[in-house]
Amino acid sequence: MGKKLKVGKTRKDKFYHLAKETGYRSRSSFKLIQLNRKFQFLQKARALVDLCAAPGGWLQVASKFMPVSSLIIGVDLVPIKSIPNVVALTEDITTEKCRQALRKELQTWKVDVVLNDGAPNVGANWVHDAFSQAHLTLMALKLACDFLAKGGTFVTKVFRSKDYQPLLWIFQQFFKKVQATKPQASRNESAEIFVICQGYLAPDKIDNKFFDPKHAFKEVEVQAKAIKDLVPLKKPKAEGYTDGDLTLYHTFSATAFLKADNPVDFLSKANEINFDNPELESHEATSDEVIECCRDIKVLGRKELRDAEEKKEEKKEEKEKKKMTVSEKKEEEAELEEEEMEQKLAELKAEEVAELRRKKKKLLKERRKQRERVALKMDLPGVSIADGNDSSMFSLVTINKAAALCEITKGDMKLADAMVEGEEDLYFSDDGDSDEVSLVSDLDDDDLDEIIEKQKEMAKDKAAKKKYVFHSVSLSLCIYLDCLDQWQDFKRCVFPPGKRARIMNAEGLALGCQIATSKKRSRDLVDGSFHRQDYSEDQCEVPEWFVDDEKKHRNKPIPVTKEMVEEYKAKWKEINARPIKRVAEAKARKKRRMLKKMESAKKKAEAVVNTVDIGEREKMAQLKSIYKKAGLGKEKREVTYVVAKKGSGTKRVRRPGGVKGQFKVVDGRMKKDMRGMQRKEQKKKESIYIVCKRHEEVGE
Ligand SMILES: C[S@@+](CC[C@H](N)C(=O)[O-])C[C@H]1O[C@@H](n2cnc3c(N)ncnc32)[C@H](O)[C@@H]1O
Repeated sequence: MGKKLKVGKTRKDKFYHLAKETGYRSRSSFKLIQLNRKFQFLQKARALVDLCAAPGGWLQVASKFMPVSSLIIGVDLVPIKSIPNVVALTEDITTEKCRQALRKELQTWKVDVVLNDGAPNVGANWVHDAFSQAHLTLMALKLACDFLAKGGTFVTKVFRSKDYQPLLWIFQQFFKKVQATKPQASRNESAEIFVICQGYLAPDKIDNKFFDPKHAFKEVEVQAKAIKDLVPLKKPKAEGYTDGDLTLYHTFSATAFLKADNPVDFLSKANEINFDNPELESHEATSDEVIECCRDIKVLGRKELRDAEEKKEEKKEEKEKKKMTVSEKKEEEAELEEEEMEQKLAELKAEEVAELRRKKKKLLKERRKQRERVALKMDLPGVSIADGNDSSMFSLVTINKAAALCEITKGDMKLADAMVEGEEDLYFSDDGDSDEVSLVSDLDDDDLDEIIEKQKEMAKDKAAKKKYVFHSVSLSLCIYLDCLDQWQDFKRCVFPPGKRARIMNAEGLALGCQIATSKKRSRDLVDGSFHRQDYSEDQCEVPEWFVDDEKKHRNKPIPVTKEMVEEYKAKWKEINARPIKRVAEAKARKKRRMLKKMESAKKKAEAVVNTVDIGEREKMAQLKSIYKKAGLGKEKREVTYVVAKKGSGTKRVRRPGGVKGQFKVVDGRMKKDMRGMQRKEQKKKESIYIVCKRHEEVGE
């Protein structure tokens, strides 16, 4: 046979264990803790009497929650083990002796709280037990009325029996507020309930009949009848006790309750209601609270019933409200979405308008600028050559028709116009390398022939690509002059006949800069082109020697100072010293590759370090090889080469003086050969450099 499970009161529940753990003498302690949490009567109390206090759990709680140095007296039939700051009396609370003992302890003092957790020795039968308990409660009330100060609190346990309501009525005669409650720590199966009577009225005279059970309960019955009389409905049939039914504990079914004519009367007779119909139990109106109340109907007074009814109504209203709020919420969300959409649309519209305005402003600004340029004769009407972005038309590489180029250089402005307006396809390009933008306007016929020849050569040998760079100022000036003669003059002035074309040399740049930076200077330059040195070979039929001589000596000096030329030379040097785009790109690529390698080497190294299977030596070796592969190994040691002395043969050579670190003994002949080769290499480089320089000087 297995061990029988303990049920009901014999079961050791969580409060039992909690009391054991926290050191409270009884699980009842938690009932008082919970009651005090709800009604807060201990914190303000300075004196307290606990009736039926053994073993002293409530006294412990009182001592804990009441202010320090409060007066606490405990009374019980059985002795109470001493508790600090607590007076324990062993008395029967129903006796005069107990009253006197208390008087002795309290002297003239009145207490703020009287507690009663009295439970008579039960077991005879329910009726007897219920009566004893009611009697004990009445005695406790009598003591409370004796010792309570005005406004004091009386907390008592009551068993729900037929005397429960009469007791409540009596409490109400002495206290302002009477509330019944069942704390969580009180077992559901227990018929006990706690009544908290607050605001002791302290009447001058108290009729002792109130404390006489016979009178007290009779009085209440009379009172109850009087209340019933007030109900205008037909008088319920006096039922009395059912024959043979000696118990006071009645259990009814939920169906019987629902069928009852007067539910309130029905409830007053019931102690418990069982859910006989599962549908009823699972009905949405059957809340947990309803089920809990049905287990112990006596906990409910008329007030609770009314409250329950009201709660039900409230819940209904809440549900309806919720339903409303859900639909309202949906509507609100839809509205919000609409608003957001509208806002977004408005924002988009505003952005669009702003963009349009910006564009319009830019266009107007450009037009204004162009008008200004046209007014200053810097532009042709309708065409802006000052547009920095479109340099293609000034590019030699974009001109693909030599004839057109010749026409332009001869000053055919119609063609120039056409070129500008894009009517004629006057552009040609070499390899499409548009980075090197140049201008050809300032070339004479010979130069052009030469350039065309070169273009052909370049097409043949792409490796020998050369970059022709011209200054755009020249062509803009060409259009600006708008006069073939003046153009020819300027051309002769800048590039005297017989000389090779100057392709962006320092002189040309300095001159171009003069023209571009000052209107007056450019005007002066044009004016100055009408001079006595000006001549035309076509017009003058002169001997060849004369032309040659003229070419040599009849040159008008170019109005550019030596310093200016030097300055532009220096600038050119600086530009040439810069790494070209491709070199920079290659360097960046190399750097990226290195970083990538480093990253992967790092990962591999980490993996090696984290490996547990291999030893430190092996790890080091692997790490070395990883870093070596990544090109991150140790830098090569510098080795000094020492020439072996003649006749040293295979002898071990001693470290020569002044040589540090690693050194290597080499053959003298070999060293000489190496030096010779190096010299040869150097000479070759120098000769190439000189050739290049010469080419540069002649403007190739
Ligand atoms: C449930 S216990 C009280 C527990 C107590 N509140 C605590 O927390 O430890 C009920 C007590 O009432 C006491 N009692 C019953 N009849 C009494 C009486 N006539 N006078 C004094 N004490 C009585 C019992 O001796 C018993 O100790």
